[in-house]
Amino acid sequence: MKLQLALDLVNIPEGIAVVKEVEQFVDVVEIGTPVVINEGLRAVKEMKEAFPNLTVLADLKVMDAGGYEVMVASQAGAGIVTVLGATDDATIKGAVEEAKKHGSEILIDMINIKDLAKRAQEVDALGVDYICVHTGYDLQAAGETPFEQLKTIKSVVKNAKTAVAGGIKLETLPGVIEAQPDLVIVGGGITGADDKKAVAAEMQQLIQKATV
Ligand SMILES: O=C([C@H](O)CO)[C@H](O)[C@H](O)COP(=O)(O)O
Repeated sequence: MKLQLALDLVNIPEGIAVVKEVEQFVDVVEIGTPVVINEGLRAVKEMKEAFPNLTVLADLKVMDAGGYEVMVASQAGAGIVTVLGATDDATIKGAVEEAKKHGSEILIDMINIKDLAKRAQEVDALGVDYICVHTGYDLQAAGETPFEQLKTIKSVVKNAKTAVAGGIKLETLPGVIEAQPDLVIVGGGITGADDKKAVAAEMQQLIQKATV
């Protein structure tokens, strides 16, 4: 099980400063969608240059032109690129094919998918690397969580690794870990903490305990 730090509400220097604090406790650094909107793929490139040993995920939430968008993100240094599960299979297939050429991986974000079990099985058959349940900011604000959805995909996904995102905090992490996802994605639960290093360290420790 790996820990991904999601950077959403920062610029590039702020993001690099946060990662410097917690780098020994995280496996993947996500350049969040808002950062890509503000800074472009330069953010992916600069993060990878600053931390060559960390995997950088570009949260592009690709909806079309899968091959092209995965190509440019991979060239910028992304080891993982996100594609929306809500898009058509052709886009996902193009993304998977292009990622293979670059040695990068595709994470399918299942945000706002209504028939989660059915779509998870469909995208699992397309050779994607990760299937991720995700409660976005707007539904988090309405009190929703991704925890039940994680159990759903764990019961149907046979090939891909599973991931979970959406408002995970230190207090809720043990419950998430119980469901044994392959990747736990945490944004505000670390970036919003007064002592980011201590929280990331404790999260990594909980994950290590559950992984061994
Ligand atoms: O993907 C995300 C969101 O849609 C903004 O781009 C976040 O990175 C993801 O939700 C993790 O962040 P937290 O919910 O703050 O843990």
